[in-house]
Amino acid sequence: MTAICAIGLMSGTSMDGIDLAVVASDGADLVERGPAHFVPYEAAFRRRIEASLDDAKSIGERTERPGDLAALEREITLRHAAAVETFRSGLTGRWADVALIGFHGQTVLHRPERGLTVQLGDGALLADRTGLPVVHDMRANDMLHGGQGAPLVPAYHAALARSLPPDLRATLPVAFVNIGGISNVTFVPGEGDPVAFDSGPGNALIDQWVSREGGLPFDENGMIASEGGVVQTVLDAYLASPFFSRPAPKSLDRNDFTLDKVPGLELADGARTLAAVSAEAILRAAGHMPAVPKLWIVCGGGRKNPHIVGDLRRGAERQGGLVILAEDAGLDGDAMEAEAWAYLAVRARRGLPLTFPTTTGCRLPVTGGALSLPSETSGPVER
Ligand SMILES: Nc1ncnc2c1ncn2[C@@H]1O[C@H](COP(=O)(O)OP(=O)(O)OP(=O)(O)O)[C@@H](O)[C@H]1O
Ligand SMILES: CC(=O)N[C@H]1[C@@H]2OC[C@@H](O2)[C@@H](O)[C@@H]1O[C@H](C)C(=O)O
Repeated sequence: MTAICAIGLMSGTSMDGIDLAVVASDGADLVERGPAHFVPYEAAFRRRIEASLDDAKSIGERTERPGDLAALEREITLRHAAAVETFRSGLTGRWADVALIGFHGQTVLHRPERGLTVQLGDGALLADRTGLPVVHDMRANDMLHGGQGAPLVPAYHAALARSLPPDLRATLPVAFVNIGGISNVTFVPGEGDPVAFDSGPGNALIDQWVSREGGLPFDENGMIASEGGVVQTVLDAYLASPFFSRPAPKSLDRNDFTLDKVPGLELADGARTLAAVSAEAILRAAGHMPAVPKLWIVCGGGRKNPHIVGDLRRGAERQGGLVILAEDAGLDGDAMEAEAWAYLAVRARRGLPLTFPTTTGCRLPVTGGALSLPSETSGPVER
């Protein structure tokens, strides 16, 4: 099979902006990673998305768009189209030969127990604006087949693991951990399908805490937490959630964990304690894997918080594991999810499975995604 050059687009649960990356892949083991780019959302737009989560709570059918959601979906899509145009204009050589887009959209509701997951993103509009075929809505078919609809990145983690440098490949099984708004883990065994699930809150609670108490978007490099200490009773209260003892498959909505357990803490103690919650949640995940991982590869924005990574490192060492950052494995910890959506789009076009019983609980390995082609009269259009 020949490689297809695809752009992946991710606007994650942190709601901090749009990650873009270009990947050339055959949808199987061939993965060549190209340039990446990030377009941040300004604070007011992030607040608008956050507010829309309340509108989304009343959704019964996944096509409903109450309140601000219809207007927001169009705006998010147009921002993605503009981001693609900017990104493409800087691509050269083989990377300029983009033939496909993988579009995640913005999750505003995720209720796997009701078979409901909603990502704002108009694939047809994006195809028209960019002039490229767009694969979108990649979670729905998994749910139709009994899956959680998340996480979807494990197929890509497995492909990356197969192409790790020989010294790291020798340490299989490895675990990838993505510390985004929510954290998810993928256990890649030497043989067979990956095992994956959401592991708990990542940065979302920290972001909400420092925003509410300190007016800041996030705890940059853990500087606020550096002034504080872990409040054990609060850490224990979070870890008492039945979510952590529940076996996989499992996935989370951004609002499943809230700030309800940190009342009255100092700003710094709250930030430090929530970093510990994030790390401990990941360590608890090891108990639901087929074996304790020898190597953890950390990606996502949370790897820039030294308290999360430090706690994780110390805990993993106690379990006999080693923690490295994606960059230590020659990977890009910021672009990985966007790369994954490019890879998954190629897999979808090839009819290959996006998810497996061991990653989402679907009844059988299933492909997914809807394909939108640009209409004949359209092409790249100015905003
Ligand atoms: N320098 C930094 N120091 C500390 N935290 C950071 C830093 N940079 C980013 N972050 C955190 O990472 C978050 C963004 O992470 P990321 O882009 O991986 O999340 P996401 O893709 O939106 O989420 P998800 O994976 O849940 O969909 C920010 O909201 C912030 O909390
Ligand atoms: C429903 C949804 O958007 N879930 C996200 C979220 O953010 C992290 C975690 O929860 C993961 O399950 C998923 O994203 C990643 C990229 C995934 O599907 O693999």
